[in-house]
Amino acid sequence: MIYTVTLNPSIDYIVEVEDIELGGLNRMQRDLKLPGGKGINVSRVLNQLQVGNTATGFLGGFTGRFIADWLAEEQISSDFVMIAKDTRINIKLKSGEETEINGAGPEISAAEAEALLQKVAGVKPGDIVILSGSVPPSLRGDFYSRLISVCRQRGAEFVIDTTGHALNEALVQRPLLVKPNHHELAELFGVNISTREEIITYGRKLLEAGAQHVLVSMAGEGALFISEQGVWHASAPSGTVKNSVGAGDSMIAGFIGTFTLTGDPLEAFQMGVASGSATAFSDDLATREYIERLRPMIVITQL
Ligand SMILES: Nc1ncnc2c1ncn2[C@@H]1O[C@H](COP(=O)(O)OP(=O)(O)O)[C@@H](O)[C@H]1O
Ligand SMILES: O=P(O)(O)OC[C@H]1O[C@](O)(COP(=O)(O)O)[C@@H](O)[C@@H]1O
Repeated sequence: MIYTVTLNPSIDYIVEVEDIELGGLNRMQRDLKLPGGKGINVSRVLNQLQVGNTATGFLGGFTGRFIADWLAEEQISSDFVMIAKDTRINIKLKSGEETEINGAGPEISAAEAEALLQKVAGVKPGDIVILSGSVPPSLRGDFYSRLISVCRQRGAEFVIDTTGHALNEALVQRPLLVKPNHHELAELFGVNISTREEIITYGRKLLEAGAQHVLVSMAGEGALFISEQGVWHASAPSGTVKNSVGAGDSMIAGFIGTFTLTGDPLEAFQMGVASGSATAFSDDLATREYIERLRPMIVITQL
């Protein structure tokens, strides 16, 4: 079974304003409310790919109910800890370019945190737990570490998509996959990265630190896949970007969904890039049909 864990879900409120005027009254041309949070996005794309999975994490209040209802409507299995406070709302402002304003996240009580650890302790050998996104500030800094230790003790694999210290700490526990984008990779090592060679150098460091597979996404420039077997580049197809929110999460879903079915990392890589791009070219997340249409356009080259 695949589980996704979203510690900090969100309603993604996507707002389009032509030529925003800061300090003035602006009117929206279009707006859209979508369930968000990285693990929830992964679950929704896995579901499109007909890969069974259960979404867990924390949900609360009217915003939490919106997300729970949406997942139920899409027939995605979910098993969240219901919390007292409201799940956050993240604003994705489109006015020429995309500006994101993400909430910090609600307070999680010690009992609520404990309840999630208990749920995750139910995983079994062979399960894959995908841990994605930010950690609400009220949770202890080592919360991901604790979840990962529980997964490892139970014989489950894990994937982690987060940044900074939590990602660094996770590497020694041998994640099946990590997927920073090239900006996050540079930030992680406190360097400026401007060439593909530099991305490969720092991507390899993640492998040396313990990751089993490394994907570095580069938006319209495609992605790099780095494993013990070598380094590959995948092109991204060209198209009109409608909403790149969730492109990285879609890539993780495409990769893991295919890898668990076929065990072939390059096929998984191709599917990951197709899923990311299909999301970037859609208002909501990618559909299976769109992913399948883009898949043959992704050219993979060994470097
Ligand atoms: N402008 C784009 N054109 C084509 N594909 C894109 C574009 N933006 C994102 N993608 C696809 O989605 C993947 C992940 O996007 P990226 O923006 O790098 O991740 P994240 O959302 O984590 O920042 C890319 O590797 C690519 O396949
Ligand atoms: O937990 P964080 O880091 O605040 O990110 C949450 C945001 O990331 C998203 O999951 C999108 O992530 P990606 O664009 O990296 O795939 C949004 O749905 C959500 O608003």
